[in-house]
Amino acid sequence: MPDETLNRFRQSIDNIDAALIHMLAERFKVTQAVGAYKATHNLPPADPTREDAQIARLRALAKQADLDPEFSEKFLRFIIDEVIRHHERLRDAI
Ligand SMILES: O=C(O)C(=O)C[C@]1(C(=O)O)C=C[C@@H](O)C=C1
Repeated sequence: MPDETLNRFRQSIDNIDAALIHMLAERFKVTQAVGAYKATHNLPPADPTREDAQIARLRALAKQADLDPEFSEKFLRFIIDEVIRHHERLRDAI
């Protein structure tokens, strides 16, 4: 038997998941350009000072939005670690 309420929730979840994928795709497009820039200008793949600032900012935003700051930090850490791997690959390809 179709559950209309559950279906409506799930449609909304599907829209949000699609938005997340599109936002991540845009973010990785920009970070690929950053990685190419860093590789050609001899800049290190990782910038821990910048990361600390990003994490502090995101934790504050998460608190305001009633989202778990620990989860937010882990999520950003996961993305940044992948970006750094991409940067290293670009650097090593030169
Ligand atoms: O801002 C940079 O320098 C980047 O390379 C981007 C980025 C990020 O994904 O936000 C990734 C690696 C750095 O350690 C810091 C930030």
